Amino acid sequence: MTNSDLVHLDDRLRAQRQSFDKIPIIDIGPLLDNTGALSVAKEIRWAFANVGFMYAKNHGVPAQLVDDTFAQARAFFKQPLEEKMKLHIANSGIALHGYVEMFGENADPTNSKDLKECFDFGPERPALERPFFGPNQWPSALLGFRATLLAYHQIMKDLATKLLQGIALSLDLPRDFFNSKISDPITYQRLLRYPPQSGRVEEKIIGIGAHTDAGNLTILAQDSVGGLQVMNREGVWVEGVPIAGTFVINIGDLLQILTNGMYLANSHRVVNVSGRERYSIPFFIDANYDAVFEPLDRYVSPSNPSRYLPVTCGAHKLGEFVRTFPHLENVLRER
Ligand SMILES: O=C(O)CCC(=O)C(=O)O
Ligand SMILES: [Fe+2]
Repeated sequence: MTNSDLVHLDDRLRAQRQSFDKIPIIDIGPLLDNTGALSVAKEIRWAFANVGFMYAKNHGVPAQLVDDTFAQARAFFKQPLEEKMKLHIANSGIALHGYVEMFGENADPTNSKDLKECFDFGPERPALERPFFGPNQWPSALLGFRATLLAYHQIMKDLATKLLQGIALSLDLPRDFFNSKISDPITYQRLLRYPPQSGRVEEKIIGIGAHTDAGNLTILAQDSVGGLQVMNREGVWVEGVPIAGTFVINIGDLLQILTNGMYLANSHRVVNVSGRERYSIPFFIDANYDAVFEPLDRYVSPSNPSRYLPVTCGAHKLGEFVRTFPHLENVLRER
């Protein structure tokens, strides 16, 4: 988030936050089966107020589906560059679905170029409707690719909906608080491949530059390679080590805005010096395109004034994409 209209308090100046040296692991089973939703909500509250990240275990997503999705990602990226470029994201205009080559998106463009390639898609729409809502581009040669990815996307959407219920409870809001905001949400599914770096590795080229996620919630599956880093309150990068069978969950700018900064959309990046290729599969749930996010009254007081102007989900997300996707300037000019 770099909206110049917002207050830019360095979060490390906020004394009440606790620092961390590990990202908490939370068993979300009791939230999903409703045997202990409030105790899970309490753990979620600590995690998002202090770390902005958590691992979710006992999430109910079949390991086979996760494995199949990683296998499809490997098959996709193994194709020749010219095959992948046929599905380039620029073909989709403002739907922003397709292939992104190395350095084609840079999450922290003033400091780093991203040494990664991606494949991005969203909910299936027959025609272009508005930013993030339009047709996907599927590789015709890969058997089972579309079906596997759409199944994964749907299960992520269901899980995210339940996690947002837990987040509502964690904020003492009605469990269904987010429902009206996510009746037709922007969701974005990404496959990522990070080649290993060797020799002198400097910030100007890393896997993905330091950033916060723009939306509500991110659910990340990562392989066993490692390289994700999350900043703690002392400005130290803490590794989000791979933990088998878990997802890494983090909140994005919209939840930070809603809570007037009480919940933290934390800065993270990837540096892959493992000597191996790293694959990860983040799912992003934002909100309805026109849903407005601004600090809830309960988080605003004379001693804690509002730090954020109201934003719509779609405008905020598109703004972030314009900042990070160099090709998008041309797309928008041609509209
Ligand atoms: O690959 C990862 O572990 C993180 C990816 C990420 O931060 C993103 O796509 O926003
Ligand atoms: Fe991210």
